[in-house]
Formats: sequence, C-alpha cells, structure tokens
Amino acid sequence: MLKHPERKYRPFASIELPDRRWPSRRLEAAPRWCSTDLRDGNQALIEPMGIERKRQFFDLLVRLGYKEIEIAFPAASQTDFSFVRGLIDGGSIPDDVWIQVITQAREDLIRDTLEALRGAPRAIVHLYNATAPVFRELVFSQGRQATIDMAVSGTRLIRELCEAQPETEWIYQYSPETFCFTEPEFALEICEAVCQAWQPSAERPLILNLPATVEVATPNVYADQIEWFMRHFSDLSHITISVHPHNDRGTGVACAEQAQLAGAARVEGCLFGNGERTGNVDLVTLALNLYTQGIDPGVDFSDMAEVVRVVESCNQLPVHPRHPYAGELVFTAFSGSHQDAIRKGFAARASDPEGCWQVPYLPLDPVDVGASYEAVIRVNSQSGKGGVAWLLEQDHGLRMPRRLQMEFSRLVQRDSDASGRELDSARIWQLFRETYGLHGTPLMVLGDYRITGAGGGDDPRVQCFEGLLCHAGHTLALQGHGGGVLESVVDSLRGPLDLRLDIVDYQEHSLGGDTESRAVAYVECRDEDGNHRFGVAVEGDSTGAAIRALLGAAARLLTIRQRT
Ligand SMILES: CC(=O)SCCNC(=O)CCNC(=O)[C@H](O)C(C)(C)COP(=O)(O)OP(=O)(O)OC[C@H]1O[C@@H](n2cnc3c(N)ncnc32)[C@H](O)[C@@H]1OP(=O)(O)O
Ligand SMILES: CC(C)C(=O)C(=O)O
Repeated sequence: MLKHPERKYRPFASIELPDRRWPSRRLEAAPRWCSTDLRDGNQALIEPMGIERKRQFFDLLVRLGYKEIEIAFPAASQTDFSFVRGLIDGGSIPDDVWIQVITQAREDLIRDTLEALRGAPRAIVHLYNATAPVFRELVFSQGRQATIDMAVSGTRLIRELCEAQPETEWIYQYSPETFCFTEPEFALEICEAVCQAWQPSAERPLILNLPATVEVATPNVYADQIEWFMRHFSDLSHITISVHPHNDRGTGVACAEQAQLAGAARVEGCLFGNGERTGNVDLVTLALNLYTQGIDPGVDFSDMAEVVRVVESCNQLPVHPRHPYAGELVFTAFSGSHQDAIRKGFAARASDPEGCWQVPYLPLDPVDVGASYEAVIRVNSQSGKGGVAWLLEQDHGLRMPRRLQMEFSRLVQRDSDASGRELDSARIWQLFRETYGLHGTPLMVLGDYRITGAGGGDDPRVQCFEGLLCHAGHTLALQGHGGGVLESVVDSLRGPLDLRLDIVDYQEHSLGGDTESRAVAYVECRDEDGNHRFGVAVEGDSTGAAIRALLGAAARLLTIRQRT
C-alpha cells in the first residue's frame, strides 16, 4: 500500500445541508421491499441461475412475503426472457406480487423487454443509465444533455409501449445509475426530465430509484443526498423514492437505514447481501434489524435454515457462519463471560416468559427464526463454568452447585486446552461421569446399609449408620453416628479408613419431572489437609443419593492422600 494514498485517492465530496432532518428521525415502519436477487444478484454469480433455480428462488421470495421482485434482464439472455414468459404464461405470479424487469436505454432492448412482459397482469419496467461524470466521460463519451436525452427517449418509448399493452397494470421505474457520485443538481435535473416524460399519476405511478451503485462515502452522506433530492424535487406526487445500496465500504445496511430516515420509502436489495462485488444491501439483516426494534418487517424469516439452504443452493455461494441473524454461529457463545450472562438471562426469562426479550448478548430470540437453544452455548478452552453448567442442565437436568461448577469446569477447560478442540455435550457428560464415578465401578462401593435412630438416647436427631463398603479389594464394616445421616457416615469413615472429613456443602434435587423421580445429590467435603472435592450420585431415593455422593467425595479425597 502507498505511504501517501492522498496522491492517488480523493475524499468524497459531502453535501451542503446544514438543516438536515434525518438524524433526529426514527424508523417506525417497514419500507416497500424489492428483491433484486434474480437480476442484480444473479448477474454477479459465477454461474448465473438457470430457469429451474430462478423458479426455486422466486417461489422462496413469494413465500417469504416479497411483493416486488426484480426477476430478470429479459433482453439480455434467452434464459431471462424465457423465465419471464414462463411465469406469465404459467399464471404463476400471485395477485399481490409485482414482477420487475430491467433494461438499458436502448431501443432494441426496450422493445424486447416489453415483448417479454406481454400479457403480464402487472409489472414494473425499470430503465437505467449512468449519470456520474466519470461514466459520462469514460463510458458513454457524452455530455449532460445527451445523458438526459438517453433517459428521456427511453422513458418515452416505454410509455408508448406500455400504453399499447393496456391489459397490464404498469409502474415505471427510473434509476440514475451511479446516483451517489453524480452531481446532486444533475441527478435532480435528469429525474425531473424523466418525470416530465412519464407524467406520473395514480394510474401510472413512478419509482425514482437512487442507487449507491458503488458505495463511495459514509452512510450519512448518502442520507444527505436522499434528503437533499427529495427536498428539491418539484412534485413528488405519485412518485416513490427508492434506494438501492451496494456494500463496497461494508456499510450498505447503514446506508439503507439512513436513507429511509431521509425519506426513502422503498429499498432494493438481495438476501444475505449477494450481488456485484461486495454485494447489494442485505434484505435479511434489514428486515430483522426492524424486527428486533419491535417493528413488523412484513417478511417472514421464521425458518431461516430453510432460507439459507435454498439461497445457498440457488446462488451456489455459502452464507457466512457469522452472517447477521442467519449464520451458523450467530447465536453461539463460546466464551465464559458471555455464556454466564446468557445463562442468567435465560434463567430470568424462565420466570417471565412473555416479557420483553432481554437476554444478554442475544439481540434476537433464536426461536423466532427457527433456531433452537441447543447451539447457543458451545464449550471450548475459552469457556467457563456457566457454559458447562448450562449444557449439563439442558441435556441432563443437573443443577450443579456453584462450587461444583467451578471444580468441574477446570477439568473441562484442561481437557479442551489439551486437545485444542471444542468439547461437545456428549464428551462433557462422559468427563462428568468419569470424574464423579457415575459409570463403571466407583472407587467405593456401598453394599447393604441401614440407618437407625440412636436407640432411646436423649437426642432423637442422632442417627446411626451401619454398612458394608468395598474399597481397594477389601470389604469394610462401617459404623458411625452423628447429628444426621451424613454426619453418621462421615463418622463411620474415621475408623477403618482413618479419613477425617468435614461436609462443606450438600444439595439435592429431583431429576426431571417425567419419571419415577430420581434424586441427584451433590456433597462437597474437605479433608484434614484442606483439600476439597465434590461427590455426585443419582439414586432412586434421596438418602441413598446423599450417602453415595458423600462416599464419592471421600474416595476422591482418599486418592489425593494416596498420591502424596
Ligand atoms: C449497475 C447495474 O447492475 S446495471 C445492470 C447491468 N447488468 C448487465 O449488464 C447484465 C446483462 N447485460 C448483458 O447481457 C449485456 O450487457 C447487454 C445484452 C445488455 C448488452 O450487451 P452488448 O450490446 O454486448 O453491450 P455491452 O455488454 O458491451 O455493454 C456496453 C454497452 O452498453 C452501453 N450501455 C451501458 N449501459 C447502458 C444504458 N443504461 N443504456 C444504454 N446503453 C448502455 C455502453 O455504453 C456500451 O455501449 P458501446 O458498446 O456502444 O460502447
Ligand atoms: C441499475 C441500478 C439500480 C443498479 O443495479 C445499480 O446502480 O447498482
């Protein structure tokens, strides 16, 4: 790159509009959407769609609720011409849908275009010519007047041909291509001339589509251009101001939104931002940006996975995993603090499921676009206790005490760090069961046992525990007493195992609501050296679960002692 880019590149000229009004406005309703996937999107594909793929895409757009769909450049190819004819002849255009087709301002192309539309119930004919100085000079070698003449003569011919096909309801659309780097006064002059030639009325509406053909400036400049244009246009009756942003600077969505604040009532774009170079503005993001502000976008992305599937198959281009609202990873948190906040958000929502959506880090409820909560939290070496706890709770119903979460997540972190990979829920569950002896043979196996009262002593709370314990190949007879079941078991471990433990924490809950109600118990113990370990057990009765969880913790502490 150059040390002095200023010698090669010039900053874009801004517009003089000190009393601009758009910055203090808010978006309060959806615009008229026009999908241009089958034209601007299609012309940018490595392999343009054939008739079958176009039809699949058209049907998808109709299902999603798009009412204006630019379906072709019919004079450009036989495929496009036939596709238009196929829809018209097959009666496949729903009554509330307007098909739109584009043409250059060349007589032969215009005639072919209108021929393609013969018999259509309703149609938008879209004419364009580039208006910016660099195009006038380099591409067309023509002055301002010749550029205006081209637009006006094209408009007149279209008007004449439309009048000759009265069975069709017409809308005319004119685009001063390259509007965003055309002198504002000239863009205004050419659009006024087109308007004069078309003579818009209630029966013959006009769309003036002001494209950011190549995005060259910050979105505020585009918004200024739109506001300036609308404030200076002589009469906007029967005229819709439309925008068509591209995304060369990565701000196509911002351009479309700010242009609407400036007064544009219609937006053209493509699903997932397909289109020339860096693409057209993304209609999915625009719609869901409105939705997450509580505004009905008028299009339905309830089954986003299916939309992605069809679009990927038609365009033969992938949708990026981080694409807003749609990518495979956009509802997924790997990092610990994000997972913790999301888990707390879901817990709060459980007590107010109908309330306003307020889950940290998730601007949209994944369920609204057909995603499940499964992918929300995934675990790797960046994850913390919250994520691990979430997965074990979602998939196995465990509500682990906080300190157990901390203990176990350190093991998960170590495992993931060692492999450098994500740990899926099955691997985490396997690690949990291995760590806490929930499968295979535990280190301490409790045989028959019984618990009795103290037998007529003064304190009725005192419990006696007697049982048989298999440990390291030996069967030990345990006997102890204490102020509760767990204390009596702790007491029983002193003699045969010389193990002196304190119980730091004990929690239990039932597992799931569906079954013969199993109980899960979590017991945290501390040994004389200050080591802490949890034991976990799942049993048919809560007392059995508590005792086995305690023995699990004891076995793990014994292992530490044997190692040192
Ligand atoms: C910004 C946009 O996306 S606009 C839409 C662009 N889409 C497409 O181009 C896809 C379909 N296009 C095509 O299939 C072809 O370009 C066709 C059939 C339209 C024309 O093909 P050709 O006649 O071979 O012309 P070519 O493709 O070289 O286009 C350049 C010519 O069109 C002229 N031209 C470009 N835009 C326009 C316009 N809006 N109105 C009139 N003429 C135009 C150029 O000045 C140039 O003319 P020249 O050959 O006399 O110098
Ligand atoms: C023809 C116009 C609308 C266009 O596609 C563009 O300017 O990008």
